[in-house]
Amino acid sequence: MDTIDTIKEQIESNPILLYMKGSPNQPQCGFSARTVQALMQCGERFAYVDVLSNPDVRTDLPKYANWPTFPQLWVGGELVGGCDIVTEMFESGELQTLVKEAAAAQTESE
Ligand SMILES: N[C@@H](CCC(=O)N[C@@H](CS)C(=O)NCC(=O)O)C(=O)O
Ligand code: FES
Repeated sequence: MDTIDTIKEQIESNPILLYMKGSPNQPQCGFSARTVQALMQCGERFAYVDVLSNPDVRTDLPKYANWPTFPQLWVGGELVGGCDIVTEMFESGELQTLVKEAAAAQTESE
């Protein structure tokens, strides 16, 4: 499977998905750390891909997403944004709503 197919599958099969540097417990960059903090505070399960251990994804996702940097939060198959956007949405309360709706939609479809 080529990398773009892998990326598509990851995005389609995980309603809340964070592409980040490092892991939620050991982020390897401040931008990823801040983003994962906000996401964890929403209290829902989420998937993640460490782009440092997946260099092909690190190379190809920015082209596919038309978004140059990491982290990238994807919810419901759509790119939400990076650290700045996620932080703003967390502070306004929008992130919690978005993430909870995505998690609820997932539970219904199971
Ligand atoms: N303003 C960005 C900051 C993220 C950023 O600048 N990421 C850089 C450094 S970690 C990046 O991903 N560069 C491309 C790369 O490392 O592959 C955001 O809101 O997410
Ligand atoms: S790894 Fe250097 S700024 Fe993210």
